[in-house]
Amino acid sequence: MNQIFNGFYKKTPQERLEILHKLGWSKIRLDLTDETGLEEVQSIDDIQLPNLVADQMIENYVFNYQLPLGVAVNFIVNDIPYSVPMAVEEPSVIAAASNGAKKVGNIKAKMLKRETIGQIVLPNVEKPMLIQDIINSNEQELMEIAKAASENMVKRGGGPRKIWTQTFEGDSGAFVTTYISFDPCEAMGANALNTVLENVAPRIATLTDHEPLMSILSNYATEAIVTARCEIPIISLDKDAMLAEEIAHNIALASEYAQIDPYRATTHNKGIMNGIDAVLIATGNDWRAVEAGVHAYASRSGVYRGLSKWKIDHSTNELVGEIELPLQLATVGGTISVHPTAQWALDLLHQPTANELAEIVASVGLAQNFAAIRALVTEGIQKGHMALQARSLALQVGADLTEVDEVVKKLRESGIMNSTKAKEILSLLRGK
Ligand SMILES: CC(C)(COP(=O)([O-])OP(=O)([O-])OC[C@H]1O[C@@H](n2cnc3c(N)ncnc32)[C@H](O)[C@@H]1OP(=O)([O-])[O-])[C@@H](O)C(=O)NCCC(=O)NCCSC(=O)C[C@@](C)(O)CC(=O)[O-]
Ligand SMILES: NC(=O)C1=CN([C@@H]2O[C@H](COP(=O)(O)OP(=O)(O)OC[C@H]3O[C@@H](n4cnc5c(N)ncnc54)[C@H](OP(=O)(O)O)[C@@H]3O)[C@@H](O)[C@H]2O)C=CC1
Repeated sequence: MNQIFNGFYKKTPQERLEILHKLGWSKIRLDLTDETGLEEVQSIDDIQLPNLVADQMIENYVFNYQLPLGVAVNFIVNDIPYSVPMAVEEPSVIAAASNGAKKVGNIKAKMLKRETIGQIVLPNVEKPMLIQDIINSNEQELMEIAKAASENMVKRGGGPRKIWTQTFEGDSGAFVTTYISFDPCEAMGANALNTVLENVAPRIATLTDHEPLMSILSNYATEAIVTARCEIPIISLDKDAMLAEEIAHNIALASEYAQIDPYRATTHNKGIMNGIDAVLIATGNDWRAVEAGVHAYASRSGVYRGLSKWKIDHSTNELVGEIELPLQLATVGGTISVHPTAQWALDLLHQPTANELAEIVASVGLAQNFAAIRALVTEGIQKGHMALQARSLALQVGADLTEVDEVVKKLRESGIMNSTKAKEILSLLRGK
């Protein structure tokens, strides 16, 4: 673990950037008169989204909504150290990710495969088996149409991989769906695959004499599964060996419970998504797509379950954490290439491939989850979370920047974290 990150959070934003710059992980150097830095040096202004670009990105644009961007430290994924960019509005998320990463150590992550799945749906099918047979027996021709519609992806080594069919019985009758799996290379592949589907659909209509209801990719990304695993020596969980055993045992129990009670599983997974969404936003990825896929995956057994599992390995005396989830991420396409902050974020991650990015993101989810459940089964969430929330509370009740530190200090001393207490402290401070 790089000692340089000890107490990173106690530094000023300028000092943090200087550390990242000196490590060669960030192209931003605040003192642009210094000639000793990297060749490509940017100022913070260079990584803000220009209004003119933003106006091209969405419709009816008026101005930019800003989120704070921070860096979670201490991550080691597949033996490589990372500082992870996170855009998030919630206090304590980045602290928890850094804390979790420091405690879990090297995380071994693997993207098993990376394909996007799309669907062409035929409704009101009277003879579904016959229609499935027609589509299946013309698979070769449909595959050629799909390849022709994604010529550049095919040239890059990606493109359509497989075509298959399935029948679903609905209230209105049978639906026959043609699935196409697609390797989008470094892109997420939504637009690329939708183009393929809309090119294949008319041929299916002609072959089957049925008009497709829709042609669209699925965000249930079961062919883009990532796993991450960490092994924590139980002894490292606390200076007191007995307490360390108890913490490990209780983390394993919390994990078991998240597999059986959907009320708990949902919050368990929210904790995981705290970290994941923040990295997705920072890197310009489609977090709605990932959210939809992840929660569908959490329900794949018919019961909504926790995405991670923690178990004690008695043979090694380790607490072993594992996470498995679908992550169809991208390092190009969408708005990633035009959003300067997303480009900076990818630089900070050493310009990963889409597979590597998914491995980093799954690791963030695992470390984030560890920090949250460790806090839950030890001192409780409020001590760490609310201590950091105090700053938001102070701002919320109208403290100005010269008053925030004092209000936070007094809130922590009082042990009461609510707006009434914060208002009272602020009034006293102002001599009212
Ligand atoms: C809050 C901490 C980190 C304090 O944790 P601590 O034990 O006081 O930390 P520490 O002093 O031992 O420091 C360990 C490392 O944590 C980091 N760290 C420590 N403090 C800071 C800080 N201020 N700012 C930035 N980083 C910080 C930092 O990297 C530090 O290393 P060092 O720099 O000393 O070498 C801990 O209590 C924690 O991890 N809590 C979990 C908080 C959390 O999960 N928040 C998310 C919001 S709650 C929620 O939405 C989800 C949830 C909880 O419901 C999910 C679920 O139920 O499963
Ligand atoms: N349900 C959903 O989730 C939906 C999501 N979306 C949105 O679609 C967007 C993502 O679609 P996607 O198709 O990924 O993005 P794009 O439509 O931007 O397509 C990828 C682009 O990247 C280019 N490219 C350059 N290098 C590479 C490379 N190495 N690998 C792959 N592509 C490369 C491609 O070039 P070339 O043209 O030469 O192939 C193409 O122009 C996101 O904005 C998402 O929000 C849209 C519809 C539905």
